[in-house]
Amino acid sequence: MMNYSSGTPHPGTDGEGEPPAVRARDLTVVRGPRTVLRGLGFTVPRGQVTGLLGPSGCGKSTLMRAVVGTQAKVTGTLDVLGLPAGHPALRTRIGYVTQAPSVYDDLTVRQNLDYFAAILDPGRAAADRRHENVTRAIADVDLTTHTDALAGNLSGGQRSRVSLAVALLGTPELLVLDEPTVGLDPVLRRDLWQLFHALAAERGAGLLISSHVMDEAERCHRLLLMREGEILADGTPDALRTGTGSDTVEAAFLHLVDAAAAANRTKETSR
Ligand SMILES: Nc1ncnc2c1ncn2[C@@H]1O[C@H](COP(=O)(O)OP(=O)(O)OP(=O)(O)O)[C@@H](O)[C@H]1O
Repeated sequence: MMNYSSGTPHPGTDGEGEPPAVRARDLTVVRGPRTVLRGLGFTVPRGQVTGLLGPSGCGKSTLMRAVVGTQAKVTGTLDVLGLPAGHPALRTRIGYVTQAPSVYDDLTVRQNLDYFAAILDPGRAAADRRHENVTRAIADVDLTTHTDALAGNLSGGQRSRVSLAVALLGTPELLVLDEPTVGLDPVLRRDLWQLFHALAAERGAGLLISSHVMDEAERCHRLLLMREGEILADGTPDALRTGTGSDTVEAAFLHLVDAAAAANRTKETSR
């Protein structure tokens, strides 16, 4: 994607310090015969948890793939930490966890982490730093008691947490997590949300977390509500509830869906 040329100012800063974690303008993605994302504009701030919510198939994973630079046929402007999405310098600054945990079953938890740490931060001189980072990442996801367990012998939720630990290795400035709490029990879900908030508050990371479970929306600082490749609303849970006169984010979402459908009907009948 061509976002800017050398000679233009550093993108996305507005001239007042650090650029946001993500800034999208007119972001469009085509997959096969379908336009899956249609002209989206949004910002993901640093130091906050932004929830990406919407029904299955609305385009959440596609949006995340575009942000981390693995999606083809992306047009518009998409800046990540002030650089065009997919820029090689972003590789060590973004942590990305897909819905399918990517871990080696025949390695232990620590060996998995050691392997990815060696790719991120190679060389003998970095061995102590790698060891520290691996130990911290394992503790972050509460797997210290399973450090020497084979990944193949872990439960589904534990394997997802190994993937999350890999994403935390480089102390990323932006974490992109695709449905990280699916299949986890309520205690683990609560603990992971506490970790997400700590990463935002203490390390200043921006987190973009997708979910189709509306009660998780209440745990986010900001929400992007999506439907059929478009963003229906962008704001704090409070603002969304107040703006739609709803008691919950779920009711706000349904209100916005009905309003969008009514607006479409009006457009069609006036043609
Ligand atoms: N390779 C592909 N070719 C064509 N269309 C695709 C392809 N992959 C996904 N799509 C379509 O793109 C749309 C968005 O898919 P995406 O996976 O981004 O949705 P999602 O909101 O993440 O869904 P879920 O919550 O179920 O994971 C869907 O309608 C899907 O059918």
